[in-house]
Amino acid sequence: MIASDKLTPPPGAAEPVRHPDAPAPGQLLGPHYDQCFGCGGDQPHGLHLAARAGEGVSVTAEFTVKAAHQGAPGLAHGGVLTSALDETLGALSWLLRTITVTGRLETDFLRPVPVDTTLHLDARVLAVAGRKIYSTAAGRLGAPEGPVAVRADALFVEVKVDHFVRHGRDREIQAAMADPDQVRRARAFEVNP
Ligand SMILES: CCCCCCCCCC(=O)SCCNC(=O)CCNC(=O)[C@H](O)C(C)(C)COP(=O)(O)OP(=O)(O)OC[C@H]1O[C@@H](n2cnc3c(N)ncnc32)[C@H](O)[C@@H]1OP(=O)(O)O
Repeated sequence: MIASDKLTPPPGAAEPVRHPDAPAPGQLLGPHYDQCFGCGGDQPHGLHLAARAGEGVSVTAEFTVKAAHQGAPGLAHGGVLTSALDETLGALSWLLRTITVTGRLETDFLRPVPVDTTLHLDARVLAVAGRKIYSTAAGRLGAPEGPVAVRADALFVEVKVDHFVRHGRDREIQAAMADPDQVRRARAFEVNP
């Protein structure tokens, strides 16, 4: 399986650099936003995915497929699995200390994923070219060394915090800016030199 041209790092792309203040390997990263569909603890409809910092510029995460995530009887919906990959890839931002959003995401579905399965995900940054972050992720069935069920290649694009202020619905932006925990999480990314 080969990523499309848009997901192939251009000549001259740099090796990713782990930020000196990145969370230590093994550290639980916690949600970047409590209402996030992927990781938010206060999001009743969410995946409640929990990610940890890995070595280098990598993360691991776990996501257990619930009955609410079905597409076919007893099997996870493909879009939900893509969301889990997207969130895991997004968590790489904590290692770079850069705010990023998904620009492009290509998913391969290799095996069906039954309800109640815990998907063990891992993601790493492959290369960086200016604002463009090239990364890859996989989700394995039942164990960190289990068979690969889904994988993805992605291009994330660095943005400033204004991106969310400019585009987000006012009600949620005002609530986030009034929440000291949320402001602290956003600031953690702004110290990037
Ligand atoms: C707090 C940190 C943790 C965050 C975790 C989040 C986890 C979940 C992640 C998500 O789901 S984020 C939500 C889904 N994504 C979005 O809503 C992004 C919507 N798209 C945009 O806002 C803009 O299109 C984007 C910021 C991605 C880019 O717009 P810009 O005007 O800033 O930049 P531009 O269009 O010039 O693109 C910058 C470079 O990226 C390239 N690019 C952008 N989109 C691309 C694409 N889709 N495919 C290929 N290349 C792309 C583009 O060609 C260009 O390359 P060059 O610098 O070489 O010219």
